Amino acid sequence: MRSICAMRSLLAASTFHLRSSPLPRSPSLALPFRLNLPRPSFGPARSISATAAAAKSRGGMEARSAHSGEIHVIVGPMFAGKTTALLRRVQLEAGTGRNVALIKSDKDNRYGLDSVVTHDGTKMPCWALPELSSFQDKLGTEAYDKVDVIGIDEAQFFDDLHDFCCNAADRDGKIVVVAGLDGDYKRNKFGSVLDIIPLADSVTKLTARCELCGRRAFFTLRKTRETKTELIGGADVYMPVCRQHYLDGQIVIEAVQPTRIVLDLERSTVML
Ligand SMILES: Nc1ncnc2c1ncn2[C@@H]1O[C@H](COP(=O)(O)OP(=O)(O)O)[C@@H](O)[C@H]1O
Ligand SMILES: Cc1cn([C@H]2C[C@H](O)[C@@H](COP(=O)(O)O)O2)c(=O)[nH]c1=O
Ligand SMILES: [Zn+2]
Repeated sequence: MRSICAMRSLLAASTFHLRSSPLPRSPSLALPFRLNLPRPSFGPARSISATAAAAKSRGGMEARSAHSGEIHVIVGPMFAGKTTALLRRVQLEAGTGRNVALIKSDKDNRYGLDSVVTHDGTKMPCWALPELSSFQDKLGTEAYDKVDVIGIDEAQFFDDLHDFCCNAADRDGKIVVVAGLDGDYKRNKFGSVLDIIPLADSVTKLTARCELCGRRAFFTLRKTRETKTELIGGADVYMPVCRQHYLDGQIVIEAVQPTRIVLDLERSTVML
């Protein structure tokens, strides 16, 4: 199998296909042939007849792909395990013989651009792109057609998320798994992530642990007074918090002038 390099190169470095390797083994490339196994379900699966009905409602056009596409959305605050869940799903799909490709926004340069990396260091090769519309061009049509599953991380940074997901699932029959922040540090909707909920087969909202009390964390607190919406960072800039500590944290941050603040809300102190 490894000797057939021509087929391998079609799918390039970040389009991979695994037999059955659990995390954190890194993915390898292999032949893009298809096993006719039932798709593992991430949530309620959409039936082919539902897709046909959707195609009809788009003006009687038939779906172009033989497959019914799917869209699965994973949201939650930072550190909730969104990337971990995305990588697991993609590996699961690859393990059943499907060709998978992983994309992240090139704005996320935290751990280099060649991989999607979780906060605890699990990584997989990816395409780092400025916009999703460049994916098909980058891959080439032949390789794109062979991809069964597209994973998208840091989805909040892609302005063309809605159109890409729509085309990939409805027109091209791809399984699209999307991970991203539903809300920004102000708890406003972030990018277009919420706009794809009406397109989705399943939506999973994950929670983290509040860094200050250990309860479930639904929100991401920014620890600095920087106000631009997009600010790349990790635990140095953000922390997952419960509702109470989100509200307490906002009060503390607004009351303090400097740009960098260390919060110690449990002891009601703020260190500058
Ligand atoms: N407050 C935290 N600070 C740093 N790392 C954390 C924190 N909470 C959880 N983690 C680690 O982050 C991992 C989840 O990382 P990841 O899947 O990249 O999350 P997400 O994509 O939702 O930000 C957890 O398994 C844990 O090891
Ligand atoms: C809340 C918030 C986050 N960001 C940035 C910070 C990180 O670079 C990513 C989120 O990464 P993760 O994989 O979910 O941990 O988004 C931002 O730009 N603005 C925000 O308000
Ligand atoms: Zn808390």
